Amino acid sequence: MAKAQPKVALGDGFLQAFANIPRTKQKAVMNFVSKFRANPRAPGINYEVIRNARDPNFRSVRIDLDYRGIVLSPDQGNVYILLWVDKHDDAYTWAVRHRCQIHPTTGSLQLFEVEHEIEQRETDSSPQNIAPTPVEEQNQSDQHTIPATPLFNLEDDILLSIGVPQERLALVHSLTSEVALEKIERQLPIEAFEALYLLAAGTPLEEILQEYSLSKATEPVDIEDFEAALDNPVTQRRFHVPEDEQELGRMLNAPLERWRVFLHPSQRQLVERDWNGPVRVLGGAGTGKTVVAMHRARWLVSQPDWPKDARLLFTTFTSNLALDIADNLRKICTPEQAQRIEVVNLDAWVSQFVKRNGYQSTIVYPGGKDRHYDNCWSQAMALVPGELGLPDSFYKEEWQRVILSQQVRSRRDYFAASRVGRGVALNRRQRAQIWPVFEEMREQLARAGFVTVEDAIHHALNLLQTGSDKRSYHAVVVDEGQDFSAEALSLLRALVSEQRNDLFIVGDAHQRIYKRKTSFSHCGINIRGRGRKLKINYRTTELIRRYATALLEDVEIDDLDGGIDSTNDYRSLVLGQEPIIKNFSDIGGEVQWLVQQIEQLKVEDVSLSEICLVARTNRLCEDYAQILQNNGVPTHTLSRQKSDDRSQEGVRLATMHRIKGLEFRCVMMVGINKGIVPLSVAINSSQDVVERRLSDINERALFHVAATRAVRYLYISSHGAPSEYLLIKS
Ligand SMILES: Nc1ncnc2c1ncn2[C@@H]1O[C@H](COP(=O)(O)OP(=O)(O)OP(=O)(O)O)[C@@H](O)[C@H]1O
Repeated sequence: MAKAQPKVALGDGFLQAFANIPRTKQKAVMNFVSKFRANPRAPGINYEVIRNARDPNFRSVRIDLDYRGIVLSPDQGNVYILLWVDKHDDAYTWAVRHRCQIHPTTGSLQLFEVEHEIEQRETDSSPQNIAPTPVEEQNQSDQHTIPATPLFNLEDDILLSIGVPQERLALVHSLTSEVALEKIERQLPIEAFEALYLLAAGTPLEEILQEYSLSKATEPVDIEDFEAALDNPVTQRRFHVPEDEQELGRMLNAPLERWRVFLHPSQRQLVERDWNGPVRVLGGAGTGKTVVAMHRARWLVSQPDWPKDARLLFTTFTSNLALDIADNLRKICTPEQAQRIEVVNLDAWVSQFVKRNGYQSTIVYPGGKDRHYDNCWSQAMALVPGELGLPDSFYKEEWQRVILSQQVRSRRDYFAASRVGRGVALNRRQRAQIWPVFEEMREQLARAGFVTVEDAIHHALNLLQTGSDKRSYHAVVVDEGQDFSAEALSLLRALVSEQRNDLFIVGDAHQRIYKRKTSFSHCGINIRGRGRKLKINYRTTELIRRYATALLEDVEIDDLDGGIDSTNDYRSLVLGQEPIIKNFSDIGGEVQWLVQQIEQLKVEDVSLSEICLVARTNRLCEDYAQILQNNGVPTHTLSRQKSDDRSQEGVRLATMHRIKGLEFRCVMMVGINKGIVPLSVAINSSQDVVERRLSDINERALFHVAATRAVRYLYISSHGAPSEYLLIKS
């Protein structure tokens, strides 16, 4: 009988090791891996048994004169897993220190260090040399302090259910602190370490089992069945079977971009399944919402029943994020899959759509560089009825919150419009007096050939609803769902028929910096039973996350569908260091300190392009750029239209709005002064208490967004009086 096709997988560690070898050697490894994937039993591939290896299934394979690969090659089945690559001796040392086996309870394939077992074995065999094992070491150090209480008071079967290997039970029972847990991280399989970390932080066991797809196996696990283990979602967190040569090429070309292949089980659960209608995925900053949305799009268009010629719309609020997503989708999709996905920010989509349908007007924005919108507004404001004594800010807010958002188009409409949530009450007569201002604004815009984005969206919606343009998509995936207006959400609803897998929306209202709260259900998007949340932060450290969320803790933040969302149910898995917060008497002192920090970071191997200085306004960005340059620090200001090209040298400069969606190893929030953050003109331009409160929430969200872009280091500095936000304790 013909032997089944061999299954070749790559571990995340292999890719990491591959990334670390010199470029000149990578070519040989690539050629080897390609040959190996095609036929791991090819005559030219010699499997050497590794003496001293704790894992009987480890073999070494020769790549060239110097380099060896470490492969898991079990006797049974037809599975080959590339685990590591390194120089001959280093590869062997790695192999001796690790073990890769199937967990008998969870059925996942686990990789972890066995160094401590080796030490133990050595001590066992030489009684005169009694070095303590890590467990003993910890117990010994604990003897000098208070009697140690175990960190986990859990039965063995519970520890086994979260993937702790049998041989690590004693070690886990002996732990008495989170610090001790962090120290043994590498001796545990990743999922067991994370589950213990989350348990220690107070996450309920049930939730962890659910997040990690660790529900009890219905059938007994066969610890020799490596093929079945590769299908386990927990295994897929670290091991991946490339579908074809192209996918293998994509993996090796970007070995450190783990998100491309290794989804966390909680992410995979959202991506690879049919949903019976619209899905809403919440998640704090850095929890992988964009990653999930991209994989969801790829998964949908790669299904065998995806109709020929059908299209998927992937949309976002900001244009830079749409650019990044289009780039990243190309990295995970085949050209055929990529062709089925249209990536465009919604405003641009609307503009193209209405133009194609004969609409001549150009969309203009308040505060736009061209000043078109603001000029029209000034003309309209000439009609303000002075006798009412309402401030100018009132009219702007009324225009945004009532006229545009409810598409009020006549005086009669205005009489009937809802003004719930507006601080100033108006009777019918007053509305009649005010109406001409808004009528004039539309007139001014129309005369100059302009339109607001709200009106253009409304027009697009009309075209679809009246059937004038039957454009539709087979599925719509949305990132930054929190920033879409009600009308925009209704438009998205109209773009795809109500059907299985129709809409997939990710978002986080803690990061809402443009619009006001909306509710999906009011826009015809019914997510009942299909609301989910991502809970692990991959980007920032825990201490940065805590600091960045503290500012929003007492603020009620919505869940995009009329409910409340919280910040205390997501975590980072690396503690990291506290953000550094400094105040200076003047900008000169501040910049001097920044320059010193930049120098220090360079010593720590952080390149200039991995540092981003963030300020509240464009003007401030320009000032800091100038002063840094005067101090000999090259800078590069991020533009609105282009994605950041990290090959360009220089410390990045960006406004808090521009940095949204990006991430940097080091973020320096600068000029966080009183009056600047929150921006006093943003808060005080309104005399309406409700508006002021909402503007303050937007400003807090902006601060939160900026702080959560930091991967490892967060510096916050001010000069003169510091912002009141800096006084809030994390
Ligand atoms: N499965 C994964 N494996 C490795 N890295 C991941 C994974 N998922 C996400 N990440 C990384 O975590 C970081 C945050 O991901 P992403 O931008 O998707 O989060 P987000 O929730 O959209 O963030 P935000 O809302 O703050 O913009 C990125 O660096 C991404 O590559």
